[in-house]
Amino acid sequence: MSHVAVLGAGSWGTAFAKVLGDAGRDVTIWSRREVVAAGIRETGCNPHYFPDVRLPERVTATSDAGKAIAGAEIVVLAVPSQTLRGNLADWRPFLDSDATLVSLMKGIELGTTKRMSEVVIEAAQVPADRVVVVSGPNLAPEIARGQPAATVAAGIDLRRATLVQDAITTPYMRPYTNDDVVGAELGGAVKNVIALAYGIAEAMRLGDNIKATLITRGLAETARLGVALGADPLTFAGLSGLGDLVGTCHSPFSRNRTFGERLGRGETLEQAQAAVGQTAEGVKSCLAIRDLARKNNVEMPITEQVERVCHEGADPREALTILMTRTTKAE
Ligand SMILES: NC(=O)C1=CN([C@@H]2O[C@H](COP(=O)(O)OP(=O)(O)OC[C@H]3O[C@@H](n4cnc5c(N)ncnc54)[C@H](OP(=O)(O)O)[C@@H]3O)[C@@H](O)[C@H]2O)C=CC1
Ligand SMILES: O=C(CO)COP(=O)(O)O
Repeated sequence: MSHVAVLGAGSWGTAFAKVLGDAGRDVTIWSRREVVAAGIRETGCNPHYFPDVRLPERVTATSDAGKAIAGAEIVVLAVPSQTLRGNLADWRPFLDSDATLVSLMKGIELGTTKRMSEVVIEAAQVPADRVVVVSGPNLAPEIARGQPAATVAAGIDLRRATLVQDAITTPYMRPYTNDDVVGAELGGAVKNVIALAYGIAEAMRLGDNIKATLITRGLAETARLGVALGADPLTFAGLSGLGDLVGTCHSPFSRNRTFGERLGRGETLEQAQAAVGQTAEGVKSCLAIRDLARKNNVEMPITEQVERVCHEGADPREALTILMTRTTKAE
């Protein structure tokens, strides 16, 4: 069996490599920092993200992308959404003509408003059937510690989606296949924006009713956009929709929720960014999702207000008033 390359040695890339290793795959993680790659090789742990989690012996690391990718049957992409296009430009010369490309990112590209699989198809110059999206309620710190989880491997080529499903099936990870790539990606990207709103509400102690409302109406606006873009509405009731939205909003591990809590406590965007450190995709994606919604004449009131709080300096209390005093309507 040929090996798997995981490009990106952050929180999810590392946990995902562990799942692959536990499922019996030989894995090479690529890190942009040699110190991280060397740390993984020498200690068997990722010292910068999960110093207390031992990776399977089948997992190694390098800072040489060509070495990681060479001969890989599956190439997993685990970098921030906004750097992916540039990263792929560097990696394209190494990509095998038949490798399955797995996207772990949960974001929408700024400027182009493209989903991550669209960015992969364009930047890696591969046909759409080679891309599989993995998305679900998958908080990396839990998965790295072997706590049970389920996810979705979505691809238009069922053979490749099943290949990925098999490669990540372990006693603690149960993956399902799905052919709705658009739905899976939108569920993953928009839930980060709703988690920011949830975190703000949490910090402002607005109560459980409004948090439940943010989840429910957040899912409604996610599905509205998804259906406008061709997704199956039922996907939003699944793991990559409701599942991920609930998991992220409830989890203290969520970087997006934590970021929202900081904004809700009155921190500036820069202060929250410095404190959270890791990728909180919703902060940038809220801009791209708002633009995508406007382009498609889809109303996304929560996303609009999250964007105002994050990027226009709006007071969260004023954003709440705007949401609560919108014209009443049927559910
Ligand atoms: N963490 C989670 O629980 C989950 C995350 N995801 C998604 O996975 C994606 C990756 O997230 P995650 O691993 O958590 O993020 P992290 O912030 O933990 O890690 C990001 C990784 O990308 C690297 N990186 C940062 N900038 C660049 C760049 N310009 N070029 C190349 N590599 C870069 C980082 O390197 P360095 O360490 O050197 O900064 C690090 O290895 C996101 O889209 C996220 O939404 C999806 C499901 C679960
Ligand atoms: O996508 C995730 C869980 O499914 C991780 O969420 P955060 O990026 O908010 O930590």
